Amino acid sequence: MLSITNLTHIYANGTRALDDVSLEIPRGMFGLLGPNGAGKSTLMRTIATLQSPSSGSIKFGELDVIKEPEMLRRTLGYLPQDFGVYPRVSAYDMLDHMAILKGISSGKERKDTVETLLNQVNLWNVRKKAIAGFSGGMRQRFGIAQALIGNPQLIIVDEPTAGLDPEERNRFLNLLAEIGENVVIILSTHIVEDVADLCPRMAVLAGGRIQLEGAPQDLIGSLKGRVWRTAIEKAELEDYRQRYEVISTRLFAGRTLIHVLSDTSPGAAFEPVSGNLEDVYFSTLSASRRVPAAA
Ligand SMILES: Nc1ncnc2c1ncn2[C@@H]1O[C@H](COP(=O)(O)OP(=O)(O)OP(=O)(O)O)[C@@H](O)[C@H]1O
Repeated sequence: MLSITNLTHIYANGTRALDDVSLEIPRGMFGLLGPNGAGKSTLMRTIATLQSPSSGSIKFGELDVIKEPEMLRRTLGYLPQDFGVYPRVSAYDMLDHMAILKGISSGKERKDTVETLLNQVNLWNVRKKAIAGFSGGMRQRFGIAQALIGNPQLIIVDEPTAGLDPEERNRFLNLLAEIGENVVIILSTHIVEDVADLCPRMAVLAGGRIQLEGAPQDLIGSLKGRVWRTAIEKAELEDYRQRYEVISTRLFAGRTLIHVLSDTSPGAAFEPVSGNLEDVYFSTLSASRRVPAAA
């Protein structure tokens, strides 16, 4: 179990990227959803001990993560948003090198580890090719392989499916789901379906604060009977926004489909729809925008 308590991070320029964040994250996949600038990467980097928070605490089991970062790193797998550079080294050699850095000094053990991981992420056939020439999906699978070196108990993946085609995305998410049963995996993303498909628990972060937390099914259940749909002209949208709590809009066959949150029917033109996680997410974001951020 990962326990985050009253975590705040203020950057040198005064940006309050995390504002009193508290979360209990159990074993399994945990989805952290939030829009751009919500503070997700700041939270992920802080848990991964790449930066220290301004205040607050993080515990992984009994381990005090902020006081003993090296201890956490031994049991951490981290897939950052972007590695930045992709070396012209083969996947095999790069993993072998990273395994040395992770402290696997025995050649035999390293060979076993690297071979098992390359098979697990389905890169065995291209193990001798340079990572620089890999597609986005292959790079992400390589990223997972390196994150899994040394059987980590805590795995952090930061926006892993952005830019993947649907097939690669599925393959990647299935891989995560397989490893996710016995360890803590935090999946940070702005893609709602990634969380809906995979995560038994989730939270929404916006403006540096946790806006909502729970099991996706329960959160969807809480919207029952409160989501309404109608089709309007694009030009009418502003007017509808003024009059109703519009939680999402989508173009459909030249019209604009809107979802509105309301305890009772907003009018004859509206039909009830069963809410989904996107409705949960967008209604949470629209509610968070109405609350002024802390100074
Ligand atoms: N090094 C930094 N110095 C100052 N401000 C920063 C720094 N890094 C991030 N921020 C700011 O902190 C806030 C949170 O950024 P963060 O990258 O954690 O969000 P995010 O949810 O990961 O967003 P994205 O999805 O765009 O990556 C933003 O307002 C961002 O501009």
